[in-house]
Amino acid sequence: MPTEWTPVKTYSDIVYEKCAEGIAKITINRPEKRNAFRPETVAQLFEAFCDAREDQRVGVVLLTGAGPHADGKYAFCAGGDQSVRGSAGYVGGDGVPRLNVLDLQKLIRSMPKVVIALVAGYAIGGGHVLHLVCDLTISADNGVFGQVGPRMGSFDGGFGSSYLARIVGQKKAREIWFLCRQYDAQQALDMGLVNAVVPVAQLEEEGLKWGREIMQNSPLAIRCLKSAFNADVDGQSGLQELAGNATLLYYMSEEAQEFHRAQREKRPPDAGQFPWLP
Ligand SMILES: CC(C)(COP(=O)(O)OP(=O)(O)OC[C@H]1O[C@@H](n2cnc3c(N)ncnc32)[C@H](O)[C@@H]1OP(=O)(O)O)[C@@H](O)C(=O)NCCC(=O)NCCSC(=O)CCC(=O)c1ccccc1C(=O)O
Repeated sequence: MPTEWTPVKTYSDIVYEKCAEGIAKITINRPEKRNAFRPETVAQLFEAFCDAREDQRVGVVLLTGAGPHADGKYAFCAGGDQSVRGSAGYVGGDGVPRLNVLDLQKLIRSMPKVVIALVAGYAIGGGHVLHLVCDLTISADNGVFGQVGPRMGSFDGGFGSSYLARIVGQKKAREIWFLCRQYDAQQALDMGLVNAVVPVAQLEEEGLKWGREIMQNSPLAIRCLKSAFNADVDGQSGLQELAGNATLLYYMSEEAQEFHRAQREKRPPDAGQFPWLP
């Protein structure tokens, strides 16, 4: 039975849907621009990801690009829309220049849900960084990966370079940025940049299969694991995420609830009932 997707809200630049199995799907919908993002695209992606983060039924988010375009080509995302790039960032309909994709990268990395990039065709420039910051990437056999900044006047010195180096190693990351080559899906798999490669017609089904498997597992365990993986590379903000989960688990304990109740009831807490575990 094909999965039934229910639209959440209508947007100009993205399609946002959910299915009954706790999986959300966010599709960048600008195929005529190889799904390049403008400020409005990023704002809409941010809103959809926030909704998925808040929805307690959702455990997995699939991020993908609409396609193929009329010319038959596929794209996950070709990065920032160069036709609206001004001297201080990408200029939206409101005339304000922004680099708001950085907020989106942080949200994808920190939200306590599993984000899976489904890449068909080009994942280039800022579009490559978008798949990179997702927890997992499944590529179609036509996936094309690469950075272009030094060829066209841009660079991502944040997750786009340092996190890339954590994933593929320093030498390979420098090669990717300094030479601006394109890599096919098999090369991406070989360097650990993607988790799996499947025929393009099976991309969504494979993403759903992985999503369904994840949905069988413990939400709290996966939440803590995601923040632990981030803590290893994200410095103090990574520790903040991990520690936030420790606080969440503590709040959920009988012990924290007794101490909270005691404060509210203006009485001493019954500390004796709680063990000092070894
Ligand atoms: C992706 C390509 C390799 C595909 O090539 P091809 O299949 O031959 O297609 P084309 O004929 O080139 O393109 C078809 C059509 O799409 C338009 N298009 C493609 N990409 C873009 C784009 N990025 N912006 C705008 N338009 C795009 C193209 O113009 C064609 O339209 P026509 O009307 O027919 O002309 C190839 O398309 C390609 O190389 N694209 C450009 C890739 C690129 O330069 N991307 C931007 C890199 S910089 C970036 O992503 C910003 C990073 C970022 O956001 C950031 C990071 C860190 C800190 C700050 C920031 C920040 O916010 O700036």
